[in-house]
Amino acid sequence: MRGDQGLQQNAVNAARGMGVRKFGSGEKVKPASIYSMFLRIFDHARTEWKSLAIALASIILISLLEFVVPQLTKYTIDTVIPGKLFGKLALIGAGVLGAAIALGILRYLSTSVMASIGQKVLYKLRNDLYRHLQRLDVAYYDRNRTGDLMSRVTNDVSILQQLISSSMMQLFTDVFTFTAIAVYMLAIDWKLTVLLLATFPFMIWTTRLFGKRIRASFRKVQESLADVSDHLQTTLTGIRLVKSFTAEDFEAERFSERTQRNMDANVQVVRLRAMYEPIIDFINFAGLAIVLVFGAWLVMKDAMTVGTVVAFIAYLRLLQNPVRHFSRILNTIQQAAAAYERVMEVLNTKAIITDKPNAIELPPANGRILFRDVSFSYSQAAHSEVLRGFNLELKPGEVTALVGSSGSGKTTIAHLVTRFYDVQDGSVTVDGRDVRDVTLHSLREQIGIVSQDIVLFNGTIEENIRYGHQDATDEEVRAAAEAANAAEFIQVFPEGYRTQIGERGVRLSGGQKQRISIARAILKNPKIIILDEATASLDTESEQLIQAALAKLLKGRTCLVIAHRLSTIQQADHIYVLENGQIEEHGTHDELLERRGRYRELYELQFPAATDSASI
Ligand SMILES: Nc1ncnc2c1ncn2[C@@H]1O[C@H](COP(=O)(O)OP(=O)(O)OP(=O)(O)O)[C@@H](O)[C@H]1O
Repeated sequence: MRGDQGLQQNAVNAARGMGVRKFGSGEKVKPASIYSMFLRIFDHARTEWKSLAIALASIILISLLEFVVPQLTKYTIDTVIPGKLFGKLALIGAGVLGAAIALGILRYLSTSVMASIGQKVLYKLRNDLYRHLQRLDVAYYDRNRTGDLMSRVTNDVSILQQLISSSMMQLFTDVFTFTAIAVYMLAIDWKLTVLLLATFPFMIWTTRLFGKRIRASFRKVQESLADVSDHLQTTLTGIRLVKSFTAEDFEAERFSERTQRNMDANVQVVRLRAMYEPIIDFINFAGLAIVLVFGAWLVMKDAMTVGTVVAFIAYLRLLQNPVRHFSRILNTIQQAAAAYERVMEVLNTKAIITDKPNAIELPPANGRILFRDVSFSYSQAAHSEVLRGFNLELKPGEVTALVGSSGSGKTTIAHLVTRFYDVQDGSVTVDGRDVRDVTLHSLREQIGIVSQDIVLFNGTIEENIRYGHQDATDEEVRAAAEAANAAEFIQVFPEGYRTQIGERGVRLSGGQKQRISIARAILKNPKIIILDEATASLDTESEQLIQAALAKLLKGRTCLVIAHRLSTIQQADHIYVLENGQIEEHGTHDELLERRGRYRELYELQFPAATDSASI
C-alpha cells in the first residue's frame, strides 16, 4: 500500500514538477534585465511623484553634506592647524556635529518616504497580479501548481518590496554621491583620479560575473521555496488523506527533501557572496594603495598639500562606499530580479479565453444549447481528442442527463458550455449564438453549476449563499435557503445565517454543504443549470432532501446533469450514454432499458435486483 501510494504520489509530483519549469508557450520570459525591472517599478511609483521628489531632494542634500565633512577636515589640516586658529575650532566642531544631525534627519526622511513608496508599489503589484491570476484560463491552473502561484503572489512580491523600500534609496544615494565626488576629484587632481578610477572596471566586471550567478542561485532559492509552499498547501489541505494512509512520516520526509533543496540553494548564494565581497575589498585596497603612494609622492614633491591627500582619502572612502554598498545591494537586486522574473511569468501570460473585441451581451437566454461537430482536446498531443465530431442538443426547460464510463467526456461537455475551454473545431451555441461571440460575463451569469466538489468560502452562511447574487436582499437569501431545504438546519445554529463556516467556524456535513451550494445556485437564478455528480456520496435522507431541493432548482431551466448514479436521473427528459466522447445511445430511462444496450448494462450493474424484477 505504502509503495503504491508513494509511486502514485511521485508520478503526480513529477508531472507537477514539470509544470513549474516548463511553462506553456508564451509564458517563458527571457531572464529579466534589471533595467526593465526598475522601469516597471518606476512605472508603478509614478503616481507617488511628490514623495519621490522629497526622497530625491533628501538624497541630494545627504550627498552634499557628505561632501562637506572632508572639506572641513582639509580646512582644519591645511589652514587651521598651521595657522593656529583656535577660534575656528568650536565652529568646526559645530559644523561636523550639525552635518551629522542634518544627515540623521535626512536619512530618516528618505528612508521612511521610500519605505512607504515601496509598500504602495507592493500593494499595487500584488493586486495587479491577483487580478491577472483571476482572469487567467482554467487551463493555466491545470498546468501550474497552486502553492507555486501563491508563493509568487506572497514571497516574490515581498522581495520586490524590500528592494524598493530599503535598497533603492541606498542605490540612489550611492549613484549620486559617486558621480558628484568623482567629478570633484577629477577637478582637484585628474591624474590621481584617473589612476584611482582604473580599478573600477575590475569591480564592474567582477560584479557582472557574480551577479549572473547569484541571480541564478536566487532563482533556485525562490523555486524551491515555491516547492515548499506547494507541498505545504497540498498536504495541509489534504491532511485527512495523509492521516488515513498513515503517511505522516512519508510526507515529513518529502517536506525535508524540499527544504533541503531550499537550504542548498541558499548556501550557494552565501558562498558566492562570500567569494565576491573579499574580491571587491581587495580592489578597494588597491585604490587606497594608489592614493597613498601617489599622494605621498606628490606631497613630498610639494605638488599637493597634506590636507588634500587626507581629503582625497576621505573621498576615496566615500567613492568606494557606494561600490561596497552595491555589493550588498547586489544581493537584494539579484534576488529581486529572480522574483521579478517569476512575477512577470504570470503577468506576461495572456488569457486565451477572453471576450472578442466585438463580443455582444448574451440576451436573457431561452437556454437552447447546441454542440455542432465539436472536436476538443485538452492538449496538442496526437490522439488526445476527448470529443470528435460531437453533436448534442439541450432543449430549453428540459433535463438532459449524461451517463457513461469514467473519462468518457461528460465533465468536458459541461466545461465547454461554460467556456472554461474553447472547442478546436465546430461550435457550441446558446440560443443560436456561439459562446465565443458573447461576453464571458453575460454567458456565465446565466449558468449555475452545482458540483460534487463543493467550494464554500470562509465566512458566514449568508455570505456564501449571497455569492450567487451579491445584491440579494436578506429575504431573498432566506427564500433561497428555504427552497434548497437548508433553512431548517441553518436556524438550529445559535447565530443562524450569520454562523461562520469553514476553517474558523462550524463544520458542515456533506449534505448541508450541498444544500447551501444549491441555495447559492437558486439565488443566482440562472437559465441554465449544470449538475455535476451533485448527489454522489450522500446518505439516503440527505439525498432525498437534496433531490427535492434540486427538483425546485431545475424547474423551468435547461439542465445538464452529469450522473454516475442512475437512480438520480430516471426522470430526465433525455439521457445520453457516452463512450469515448461519442454518443452510444439516447432516449428516456424506460426507452433505454428496453433497448437492452449499454445503459441497461450500467443499470444492471447498479441495480441488479431492480432489473431482475423488471424483466420478469
Ligand atoms: N484538465 C484536463 N487536462 C487534461 N486532460 C483532461 C482534463 N480533464 C479531463 N481530461 C481528460 O479528458 C478525458 C475526459 O474527461 P472528463 O472529465 O470529461 O470525463 P468524465 O466522463 O467526466 O469522467 P468522470 O465520470 O470520471 O468524471 C479523460 O481522458 C481525462 O483524462
